[in-house]
Amino acid sequence: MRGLRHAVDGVEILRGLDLEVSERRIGIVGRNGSGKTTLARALCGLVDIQGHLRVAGVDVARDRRGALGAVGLLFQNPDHQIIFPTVAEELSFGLRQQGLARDAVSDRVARTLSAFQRSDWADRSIHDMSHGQKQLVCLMAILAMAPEVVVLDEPFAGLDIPLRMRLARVLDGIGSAVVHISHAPEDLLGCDRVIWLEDGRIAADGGPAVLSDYAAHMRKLGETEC
Ligand SMILES: Nc1ncnc2c1ncn2[C@@H]1O[C@H](COP(=O)(O)OP(=O)(O)OP(=O)(O)O)[C@@H](O)[C@H]1O
Repeated sequence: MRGLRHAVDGVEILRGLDLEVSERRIGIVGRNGSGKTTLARALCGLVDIQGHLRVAGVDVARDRRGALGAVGLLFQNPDHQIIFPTVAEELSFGLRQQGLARDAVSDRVARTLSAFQRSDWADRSIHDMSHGQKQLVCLMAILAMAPEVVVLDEPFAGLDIPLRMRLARVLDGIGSAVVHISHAPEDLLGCDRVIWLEDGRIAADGGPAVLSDYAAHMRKLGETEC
C-alpha cells in the first residue's frame, strides 16, 4: 500500500499508510478506534480508498472476484458474517461467488468440513451454535476459498481459553498468510512482523519487539488517562 487513505464525511480514518509486507504472520495492534478494523476492511476491498493497495497482486478495491481469491476476512463478530441457515450453505456461498461449478462447490465444502473433522456439521443450523462454533464456521468458510491472505479481526474476542487455544492451533496450521488484528499484544506473540496503528497512522513497524513497546505505552496511558 502507498498513501492509503480512507475518510468518512471528510474525517480521515486511515491517514496515508505506506507498507510493503511479505511476512506470513503479520500482527496489527492498536488502541480502540485507531483504525484497525477499517484497515482490515480496506485490505478486503470493502471500503472506498484513496491511494494504492494490492493484496497478493490484486487491486482489491476494484477487482471483486480477484479479491475473493486473494483475501478473506474473519469478522470480529461471526453474526456479522453469517448469512445462511446451515453450515454447508454458508461454506458454499463464497465458492459460488468465486464462480465454481455446483459439483466443485459441494466437493470443496465436503473436503473443508472433513479437514476440520466437522463433516457432521454440514446440515447443522448455525443459529443454534455457540459463539466459538460460529467463529469456526466463518473460518472454514474463508479457508474453503483458499485465499492467499486471511485477515483476522480480533478472532479471540468472546472466546474462552480452551476455544482460543483451539482456534490458535487451527490458525497456526493454515497455509495462507495471516494478518491478525488485536488490541491485545499477547494475542500477537507468534507474529513475524508487527505494525502498531495509532490514530490512522503507523506508529511503529518491526519485529515482535514492537509488542513490548506497545504494551509499555498502553500501561503508561492506563496510569494517566481518566
Ligand atoms: N463508517 C464509519 N463512520 C464514521 N466513523 C467511522 C466509521 N468507521 C469507523 N469510524 C471511526 O474510525 C475510527 C477507527 O475505527 P475502527 O473501527 O477502524 O477502529 P479499531 O481500531 O478497529 O477499533 P476497535 O479496537 O475498538 O475495534 C473510529 O474513531 C471510528 O469511530
